[in-house]
Amino acid sequence: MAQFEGVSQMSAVHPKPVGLVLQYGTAGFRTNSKQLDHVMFRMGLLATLRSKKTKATIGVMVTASHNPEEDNGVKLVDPMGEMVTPAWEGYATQLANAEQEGLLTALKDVIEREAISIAQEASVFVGKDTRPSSESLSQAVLDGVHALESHSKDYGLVTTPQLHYMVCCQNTQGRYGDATVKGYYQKLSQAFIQLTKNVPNRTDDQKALLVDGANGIGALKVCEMETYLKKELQLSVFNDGSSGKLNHRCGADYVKVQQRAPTGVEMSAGERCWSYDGDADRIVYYYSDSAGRFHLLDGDKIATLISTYLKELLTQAGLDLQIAVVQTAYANGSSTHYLEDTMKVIVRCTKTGVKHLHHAAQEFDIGVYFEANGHGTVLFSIEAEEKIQQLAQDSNTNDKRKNTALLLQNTVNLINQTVGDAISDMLLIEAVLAIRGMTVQQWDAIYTDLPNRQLKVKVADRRVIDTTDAERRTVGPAGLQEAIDIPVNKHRQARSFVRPSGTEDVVRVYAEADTQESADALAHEVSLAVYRLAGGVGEEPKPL
Ligand SMILES: CC(=O)N[C@H]1[C@@H](OP(=O)(O)O)O[C@H](CO)[C@@H](O)[C@@H]1O
Ligand SMILES: [Mg+2]
Repeated sequence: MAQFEGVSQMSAVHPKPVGLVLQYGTAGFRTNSKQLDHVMFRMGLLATLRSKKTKATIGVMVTASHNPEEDNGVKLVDPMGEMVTPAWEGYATQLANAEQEGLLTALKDVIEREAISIAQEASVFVGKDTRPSSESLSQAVLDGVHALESHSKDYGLVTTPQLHYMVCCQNTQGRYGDATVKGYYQKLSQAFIQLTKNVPNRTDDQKALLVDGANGIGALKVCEMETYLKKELQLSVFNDGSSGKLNHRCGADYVKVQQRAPTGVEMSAGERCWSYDGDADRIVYYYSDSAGRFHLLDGDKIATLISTYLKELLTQAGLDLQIAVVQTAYANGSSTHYLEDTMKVIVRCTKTGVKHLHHAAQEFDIGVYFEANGHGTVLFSIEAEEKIQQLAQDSNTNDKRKNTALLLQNTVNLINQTVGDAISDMLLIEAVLAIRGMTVQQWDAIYTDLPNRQLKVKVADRRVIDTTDAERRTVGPAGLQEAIDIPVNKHRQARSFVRPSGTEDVVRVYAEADTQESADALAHEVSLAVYRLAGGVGEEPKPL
């Protein structure tokens, strides 16, 4: 067929280095950008097949998020704006690893197994982050899309959640919003302005915020959005990419893991600051107190604030909707206790990776999901949205309930339900703080985090680590879980687990305990166990 000839010709322009093997990981393919040209081309092909299969628009985002600037990556977006379904992650891996001469066979295999009608029209949306390599890599994606004669729309520089949003808007024929960047700004800013307009006495101080853009796409986009916010928020954007390097000593991942403020931000005591990550799908919040102590409000604190707010609104509105919070093993133990024991909401724990949390959150009327690192959002079921809408329109409802329903409605509009979104999450938290008349200190004091530590251990092959129970325990290699249990039992309020990273070639170690010294010691002891029992390479882990 003519289309396959086109694929053959174009694939020769994007050849695969012989023997290179890559895997579709926690959030797509991710590695040094020099190794990715053929992967991008092939993901353009695969997205086209996925589009033919689903008869809907599919998204392809070129980014490596919080990874260093030299890296790049690609993730596929399914029709409702969610991460691509797991079976197709398998196809992605097969296609990426097929040697040059086997590509057509691999492609035809997917077509056959999924019974795809090749004559079906296709449409693919493409976006990219600000990495220097993203330009040519997104062109490689487009080459793949065009080789199979699919329609394409290149959104150019957008945040990951913006691309997810566009895909959802397109496939819901505009019901979710207008599939343009302007439409996105309008929908979110209107919702924010509606939510905050009746808040009494919001001072300029309460509207002022510092933003660390990680020298990435989030900085660009939040600046673009500012005019739509009509001074209801006043942002000072740092690390805007004009001089610094992407994610280098800044951004949400740096702040969360290092538990310190980023470089490049002029932050005085009490000033409130947000950090985005490299593709603006994660966010963390922080401030320094007058004694110079750094306070981090991570994804767990964000989930707690949002679920408290929503639960209160549901009670006020008299709406009987079930609300749950979905976390991963990295959630601070204090947050889980608070949510379960004090707030009495359902808490679920899933494996790391947004796709797992998203899936679990879909099982509830309202599912709030956040990874501790600040990646998350809120999902409302169709029934929940309908009930909220009915109440907002019901002429027999009293004013108070109706106003609450309107607040809920605008809250729904402010949230990007397709995926975690730094800009949307930032606006939501600022609105919630304003509506509840709460300072960041009061929010911070809801519960106290257990001191914790995250470390990385290099091993020869991280796949030897096998986990169970949402990654909270290991079942391989033999003896590792026992070697973790022994030091855990020596510390107070202690918990520790290890898992192979899905985005870096390392094993991650997490530990928490009643003091920072204990958490650090425990993390070190567990790192040593990993090093010794799971084939550590390089130098033995040293105490912190
Ligand atoms: C401990 C941690 O923060 N892990 C991150 C990181 O995954 P790893 O599989 O741990 O490398 O990147 C993922 C993609 O951004 C994110 O979903 C996840 O939470
Ligand atoms: Mg990211």
